[in-house]
Amino acid sequence: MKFFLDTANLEEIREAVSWGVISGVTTNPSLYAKTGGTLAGYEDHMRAICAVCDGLPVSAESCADTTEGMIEDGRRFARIAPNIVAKLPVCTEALAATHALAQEGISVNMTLVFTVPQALLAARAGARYISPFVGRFDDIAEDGVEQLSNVCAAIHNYDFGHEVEIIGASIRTPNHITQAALMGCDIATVPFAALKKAVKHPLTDRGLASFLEDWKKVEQA
Ligand SMILES: O=C[C@H](O)COP(=O)(O)O
Repeated sequence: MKFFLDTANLEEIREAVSWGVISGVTTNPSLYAKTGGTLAGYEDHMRAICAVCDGLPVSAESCADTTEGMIEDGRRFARIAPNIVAKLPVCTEALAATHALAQEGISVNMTLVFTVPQALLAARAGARYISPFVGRFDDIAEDGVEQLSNVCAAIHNYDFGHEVEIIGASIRTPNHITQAALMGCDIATVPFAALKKAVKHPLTDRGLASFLEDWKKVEQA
């Protein structure tokens, strides 16, 4: 399973990329708003992310509500950098936009996917990536991991005539990462804080502390 970083924060992206574990970045309007960025500065910000990511796929989300608007955003985003991916919310307008953009060679990440039919339709329309959300199911007391597993099973059953990868999104915990990997999800997009949590384990900390303590004895001997 590959890791994408789910953030628009350049410092977080620079740090995670330096760890050598990141295969892409996903952003959304909420994540961009958190950076304090402006509408006018959006394209420059995405250009900076693409530069840090040096060819890795970077998702930029359209806020258009018509097919034409989404196609126009997809084309505009594609001019920012060759590694940009147009992120579109699953709906009929976006299916049509995905179909058109895919024919132009522009990759689409279809987002806000919660069901198997939505995922199948996204793949049929030509989406390169499909993003089923996990944590938001958990938020409403449903099992997000089970829903992601259903999408993975259904999508991996078929050949859509183009490459399709499932991005487990709305990933919040190390257990979400574990479950996504065990079910064979292609990618998990993980916020920086959750990625840092995933590196840690109390037994690792305890083991390291005891190794360092014992090393002092070696130095003193
Ligand atoms: O845009 C996709 C994000 O992965 C959503 O994550 P969230 O549910 O934690 O906001």
